[in-house]
Amino acid sequence: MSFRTQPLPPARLNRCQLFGPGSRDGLFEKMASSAADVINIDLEDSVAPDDKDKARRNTIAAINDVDWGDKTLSVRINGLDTPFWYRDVVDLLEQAGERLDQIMIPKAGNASDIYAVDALVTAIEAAKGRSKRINFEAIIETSAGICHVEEIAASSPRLQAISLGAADFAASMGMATTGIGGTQENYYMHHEGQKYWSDPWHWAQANIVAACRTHGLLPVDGPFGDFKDDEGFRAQARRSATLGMVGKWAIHPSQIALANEVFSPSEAAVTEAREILAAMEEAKRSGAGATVYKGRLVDIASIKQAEVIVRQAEMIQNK
Ligand SMILES: CC(=O)SCCNC(=O)CCNC(=O)[C@H](O)C(C)(C)COP(=O)(O)OP(=O)(O)OC[C@H]1O[C@@H](n2cnc3c(N)ncnc32)[C@H](O)[C@@H]1OP(=O)(O)O
Ligand SMILES: O=CC(=O)O
Ligand SMILES: [Mg+2]
Repeated sequence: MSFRTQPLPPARLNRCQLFGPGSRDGLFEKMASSAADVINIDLEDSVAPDDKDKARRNTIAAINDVDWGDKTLSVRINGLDTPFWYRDVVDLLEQAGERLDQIMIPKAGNASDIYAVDALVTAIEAAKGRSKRINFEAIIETSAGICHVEEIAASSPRLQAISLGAADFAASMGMATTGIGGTQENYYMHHEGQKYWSDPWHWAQANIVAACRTHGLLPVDGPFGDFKDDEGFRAQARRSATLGMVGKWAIHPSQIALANEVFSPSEAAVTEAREILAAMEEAKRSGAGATVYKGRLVDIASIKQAEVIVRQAEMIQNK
């Protein structure tokens, strides 16, 4: 065990991140009045190249004019491999007001990508006298990104969250699919005439969770493309939550309630977590480090597990 204690991630809800293209200004009020914890206005892949300038203008106007309530407000800029990203950063930082919370950096390939955006943002913040520091979130969605996920997670004090971008990730890895997240028909084991589907996103997710937890960031599951498939979304989200992710993107309003449901601990889970904490208090009073709760072992590690659930429940209660 390292002598360094594991840092806690930012204490804010991130159960659902709702995306909408910056070119569709008709969606902004609907996004603002949704039940998503985080709003991501997109300047990147949902915006056609000819619409980039318009999307940027719409986005700046929306940041300044729309009432975003208590949501975390984030804008996804274009990738560092495009001619658009620097203008996104300059215009956002020079023209958008203090309501902007976060910039999302797509296709992060290494720590230098984050450093480059950090340098530009830092210079503009100082030049313009912006009083609120802009935070970052990054997307791991390339082979380089997953190879360097730990250095990316450690790259900047601005960084708060990392998402897995299943669509670009699949493309970059050369995966034989056009699906965005979820079960992949051909990713199965075969035993005695039966197919057993496996999860091709699991290892990338687990790497992201480990890097995020090491550096005190929020690990988030990205898009699930088939927005008519509620059960598919639920299954993907439940696997992500079980692995340690705190939330998931919604690319359609129909996915918001599903994400909120999966990433909010149930009443039964919260009750059980509180009972485990009480059982461990009792054990400590009698000098024991372990005890039995409902027929199973609980010990000092169980306190930390239960605290994860109680902390999430308290954030939801205090929202
Ligand atoms: C791989 C990636 O990078 S994913 C991230 C980038 N992608 C995105 O941002 C895409 C976000 N989603 C969208 O653009 C749209 O939801 C689409 C294109 C998928 C579907 O759009 P539509 O055909 O308009 O959807 P649909 O007709 O089902 O919409 C139903 C209602 O929800 C609204 N709506 C649709 N998308 C959104 C959204 N993202 N946020 C808020 N409201 C929305 C529609 O305006 C419509 O409202 P109404 O009932 O008042 O008329
Ligand atoms: O940006 C998201 C993705 O899945 O690609
Ligand atoms: Mg992408």
